[in-house]
Order: sequence, then structure tokens, then C-alpha cells
Amino acid sequence: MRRVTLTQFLIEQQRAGRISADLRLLIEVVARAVKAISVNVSKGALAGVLGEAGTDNVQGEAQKKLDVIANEILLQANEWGGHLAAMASEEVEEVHQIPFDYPKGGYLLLFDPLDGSSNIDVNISVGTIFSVLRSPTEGADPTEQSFLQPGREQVAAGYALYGPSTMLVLTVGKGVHGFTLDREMGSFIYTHPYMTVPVETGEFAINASNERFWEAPVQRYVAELRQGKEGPRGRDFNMRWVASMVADVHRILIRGGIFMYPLDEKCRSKGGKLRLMYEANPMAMIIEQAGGAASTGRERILDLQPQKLHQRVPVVLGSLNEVERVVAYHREA
Ligand SMILES: O=P(O)(O)OC[C@H]1O[C@](O)(COP(=O)(O)O)[C@@H](O)[C@@H]1O
Ligand SMILES: [Mg+2]
Ligand SMILES: [Mg+2]
Repeated sequence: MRRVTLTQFLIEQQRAGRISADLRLLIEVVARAVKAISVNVSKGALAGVLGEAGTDNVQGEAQKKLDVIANEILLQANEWGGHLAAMASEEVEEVHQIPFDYPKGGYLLLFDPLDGSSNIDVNISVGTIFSVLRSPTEGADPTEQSFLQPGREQVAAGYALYGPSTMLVLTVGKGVHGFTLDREMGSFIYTHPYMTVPVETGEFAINASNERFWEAPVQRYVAELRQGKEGPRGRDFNMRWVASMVADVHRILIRGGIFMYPLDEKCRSKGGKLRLMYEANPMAMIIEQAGGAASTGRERILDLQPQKLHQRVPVVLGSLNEVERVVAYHREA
């Protein structure tokens, strides 16, 4: 069987005029960094990478060693690429400028280096999420303001899933494409062309321990799902919650479903739990490109005008019909 690598796929995308040479190189560098993170994740205790780093990030969350390692790998790999104007990371408070003198590239890269940190020490799937925007500054150092573009302006978005196999899932605005890492060869192989989210689903993902803090529309929606055949939906639904957004979203891309981290009384003062710029926006672009929908419950995520780099938002995404139902319940309320 002829195997297509990520490199070949990207060259084809460039030939078809969907990406520039610089964006192709940028994605190649991110993919290389992802391979290095994958090696560290899979070595686990053997490489001494488990446990706390002993520091807090900008959000006041305790950093794991792997949060710090993954962040360093991504920053270092991309500093050298020459295609970036600046970066932003969940683990770094300010914009990360490129510390070299050569001309600035035309893109901004944002990432959540290690998503699902609470799962690292228990050997459950974690991931990396990234988003690419055009830099509006032409040669000058980008500021935080340069990054504050709505998600619909993303030119590429993707994630890596470090599961039983390592996968890279990518969109450049023409469908969603999945690649599986061949560890022996060291290359990503094109295994999942044009991934789509089924419109109908029988699965939902939400942290049910927060139920008493949810708003009424979410209470109503989940209560109806749980009533199954006996309730207004007239059929049974199954529940899953990995607590790694990457893993939960990947499941939805493979077999459908709805994922929710809604606004609740616990996270209301922060605006939500998940971060807009490097969690919600890239995942929303991927899900929409795969035929699904992504909303805060009130607005389309990709239309939100960001106010700050580390802004948090409520997230409801997945199969179209279910997301539309949640949005309708918010509207009715
Ligand atoms: O522990 P909770 O409240 O269920 O939250 C789980 C959510 O938090 C996250 O782990 C946040 O990501 P980080 O690990 O990057 O902070 C998501 O991946 C996941 O969906
Ligand atoms: Mg995360
Ligand atoms: Mg993280």
C-alpha cells in the first residue's frame, strides 16, 4: 500500500494553493516538536518526567513537569523556523518574541503544550493543541493585541493526541485530516482523510460532578439525555469524560458526540474553564471543518472577539443537531 506522509500531504496542499511555503514549514516544525513531546510522554517514569514542576503558570495552576517540558520543546523548535513573528502559550504569561535578529515571519503560533495535565501521572491520554493566525504587524514585534483575532481568522489549527498511538489532526481550512505516527520510521502517515463528525449522536461528555453549578439550559439538556428511552428524547445516551479535551474531541471526530465545559457557578467569575485562544478556537475550527458545530451556548465560538490572551470561555461542541439543541435551550431560557 502506498503511504502518504505529512510532508507529502503538505506539499500537495501548497501546490493546490491552500497554504504558503512558510505555513507548510511552520506545520512541519510543529509536527517535529510533537514527535519530541510524544517521546517524552511515552517514556513516563523512565525519563523522570512525571509529577509536579513545583511552579504555577499564569492561570495560577500547578505546572506538571511535562507541561514545562512540552512548552520548552515547542518554543525552541519554532524559534528557529523563521516563519513566525511570535508565539503565545498557556504556560507563558506574555507574548513570546522570537529572540533572533533575522526578519520576522508572517505568522503567529498559539498552543496549549500539554492538554489534560491531570492525566499525565495516571498514564491516560494527553495532547497538544495549536492555532495559527496571520501576524498583522509586518516586521515589528507583535503585541498581545496582534493575537486578539476572532477564531474564524485562523489559517490552520490542529492537535496531537498522545494515546496508544500518537496522532496529529490538522485543518488548513479544507477539511480535517488525521496522521498516525509511525514510531519506527519517525514519520506521520496520512491515515484519516476528511474526518467528519456524524450529525446524530448517542454520546455526551461533561464533568457531571459540576451538575449543581450548571445553568438551567444545561441542567435541562443533560437531564433529558439521562432520562433516555423514558424521557423526551425517546432513546438512551451514553456518557464519557476523559478530562483531556484532546481525547474527548478526538472521540467525537471518530464516532460523534457532544462535549461541554459550560459556564457554571464555579467558573463564572473567570468566564469559563477552557481557554479561548489555544483550546476553544482551534478545536472549534476543527469541529466546524468536520461538519460539526461549536458554541459557547450563546454565540458561535469562532465569532468571539478575544479580549485577552488567556481568556476563558464556555464550550459546547460536536455533532450539529445536539449543539443546536443546547443553543436553542439557552435561547429559550
Ligand atoms: O478536571 P476537569 O474540571 O474535568 O477539567 C478537564 C478539562 O481541563 C483540561 O484538562 C484543561 O487543559 P489543561 O490540562 O491544558 O489545563 C481539559 O483538557 C479538560 O477537558
Ligand atoms: Mg488544555
Ligand atoms: Mg495545558
